[in-house]
Amino acid sequence: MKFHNYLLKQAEPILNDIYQSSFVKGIGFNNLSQQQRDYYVAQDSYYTDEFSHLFDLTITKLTTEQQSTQPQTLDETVAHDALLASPNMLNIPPDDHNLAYLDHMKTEIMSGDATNAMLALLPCTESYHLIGKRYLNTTAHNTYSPWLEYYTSSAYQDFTQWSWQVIDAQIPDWQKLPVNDQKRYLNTYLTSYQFELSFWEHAAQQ
Ligand SMILES: Cc1ncc(CN)c(N)n1
Repeated sequence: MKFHNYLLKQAEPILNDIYQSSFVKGIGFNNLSQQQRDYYVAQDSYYTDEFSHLFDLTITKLTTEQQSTQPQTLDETVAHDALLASPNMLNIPPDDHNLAYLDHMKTEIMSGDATNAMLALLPCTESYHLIGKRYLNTTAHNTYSPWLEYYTSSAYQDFTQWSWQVIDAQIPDWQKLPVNDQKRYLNTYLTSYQFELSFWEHAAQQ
């Protein structure tokens, strides 16, 4: 089993909660209010802007070969547009859970090694791809299909696969990691997953 598969197995309970969270099901089953979409798109527009800076920081920690194989960076505007937010979203400031998530990633990128940095970002990348695969084509005439299509597109899939490959290449023998390193990596990764779940739950509560 590769390192990313082992990690994903540890995240399975949180990922299942994400799949069952009412906003994610709302995307899959075409059932979201305007208020929920405005809130989510406002939060996520802020998040994705900040994420691209965090990704640039992480890239500097990778080898030149890893850097050179990095697929084109993604512009998630298409996914945001698919949720049809109203101009009211412009009045919604970034919420505390969002800022805390970004803060967690920044701390782990700055204070840890390249693997730790990649693991802080991985739940963001992989969970959206997995949500897309899970809910694509579950509902006929789904208004939000373009959102699901974006996160299952070959560009997004390439980006997810590249992240997995980098992590697996960095830690080819994860069973032999010192216990403290294993704990730190797992904690970094699962904390990001908890923040992903919280992001969805806050959007559903609007
Ligand atoms: C909070 C969050 N996590 C992940 C993604 C997908 N890159 C996103 N757009 N927003």
